[in-house]
Amino acid sequence: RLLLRCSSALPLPPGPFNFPILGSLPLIGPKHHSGLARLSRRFGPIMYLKMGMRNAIVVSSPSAARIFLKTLDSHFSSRPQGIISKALAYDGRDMVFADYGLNWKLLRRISSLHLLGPKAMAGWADVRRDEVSRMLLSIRSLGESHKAVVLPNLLVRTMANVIGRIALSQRVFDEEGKEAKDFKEMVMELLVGTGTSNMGDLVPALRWLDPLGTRKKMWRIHDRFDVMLTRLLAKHAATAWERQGKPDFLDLLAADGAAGRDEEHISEETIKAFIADLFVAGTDTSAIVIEWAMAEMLRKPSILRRAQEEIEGVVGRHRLLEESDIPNLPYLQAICKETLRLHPPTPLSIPHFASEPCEAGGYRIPGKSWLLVNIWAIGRDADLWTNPLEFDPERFLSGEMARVEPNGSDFELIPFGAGRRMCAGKQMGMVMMQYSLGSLVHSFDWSLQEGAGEIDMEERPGLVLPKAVPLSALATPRLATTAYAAV
Ligand code: HEM
Repeated sequence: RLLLRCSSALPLPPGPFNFPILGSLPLIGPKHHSGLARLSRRFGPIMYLKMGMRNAIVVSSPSAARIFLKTLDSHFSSRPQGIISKALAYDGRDMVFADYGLNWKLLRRISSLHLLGPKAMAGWADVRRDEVSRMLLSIRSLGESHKAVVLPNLLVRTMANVIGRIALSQRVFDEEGKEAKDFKEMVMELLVGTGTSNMGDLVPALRWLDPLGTRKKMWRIHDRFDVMLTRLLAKHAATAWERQGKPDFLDLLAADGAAGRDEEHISEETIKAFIADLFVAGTDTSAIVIEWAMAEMLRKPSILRRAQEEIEGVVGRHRLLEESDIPNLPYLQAICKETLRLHPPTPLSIPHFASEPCEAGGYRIPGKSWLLVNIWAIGRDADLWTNPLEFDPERFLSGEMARVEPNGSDFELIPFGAGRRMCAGKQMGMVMMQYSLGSLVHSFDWSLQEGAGEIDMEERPGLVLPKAVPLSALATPRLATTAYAAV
């Protein structure tokens, strides 16, 4: 209570010059995560600036992140409303972009119970095994015909099929992959054009003028998504009899919603919004981080070899990796943490919002402020990390940082955020990352195509941060043939 009392005598946090209308945007540049990291080195870990005409607090150190995501967590638990919550999330009826309130609490509770919590996750292990095995078979047949594997496309297909099967008992994409590629492009367009870069959200006067066509584009994507979701839901309803006695998540969500109190009623739009959330929040994030890990290892083959040796020591060459092997693979776990440190898929997290003013860290925080947590900057801070730009999994095996876990309590590494809005799919993201990456590394030798040159490590900025150039590589099977056939 004391903390929330806000004295107007307190100063605003330090920050750069704000131009009329555009605020600090011209100083930040097009890559918001790195532009803001540069400014915070000058102005400090709690920074105030205007993104367009919006108040923004940018947080760039573990102790500052702790203040906002732990001490003041309940105060900053909403989301700013903008085109993405309108177009994608059916006007904030989903979980990711919803204001903090009853609908959000209900979705969070039900999804933890039936879909994303540890017990629910254990129940879907066979689905993950089947989809990862199918991915490995696709890669093996590409390898046999000496064709390069475009990793992000395959990974997105795998993630989307896992989510499709556990949420609505449907494989969303077939092995041909054409639809998966279109879907990936749709999700990418959505995530790259939003976040902190949509001018209509930052400068309200531009919303109707829509100078970059973002608004129109978002609604076009909404329509395409809606067609896909309507088709999936219709098929789900038509096959209800097949699931008698073995309900999937959507059956349980509908049942819980129907049994809820009046104010907890789950509408069809909420269902669509939440299924869209799962596909958008759950497919690209996991795929991006695995692609970055593979890119880093292809640049440093000694790390790839050491990971292969570790897995081979536990699994051998006569069977595929299982999720249950992961606790015995500390080097693989360290590679995953190191990738999340250097390449967090959502570099500025997802913006939080506080409508009321408050006091934080000795500063006055104005009302209606966006909160941006620069996860990317914290992961690359030279005061925290030795040789921060070097990909070195070893740092998580011995030394001071070996204790750090990405679970929301060690603020040096918060790729999933922290506090009550922390990633609802953290466990699934972690498991899919460790299991898929471990399987790729164990099952194949990887090399670049002849004449490919250096791997381009450029980032493509947006709400998520994928590789600008999709990673394409040659895979040579390294396990006994029967291991793949045992799918
Ligand atoms: C490596 C993979 C992933 C990473 C790094 C990641 C990261 C994040 C981050 C940073 C947030 C925002 C936290 C905040 O606002 O403080 C978030 C939110 C969310 N994520 Fe993830 N995520 C991943 C995978 C997944 C998966 C697999 C799912 C589900 C299938 C998922 C579902 C969600 C949802 C529903 C939210 C919104 C939570 C809320 O607003 O209450 N994520 N994620």
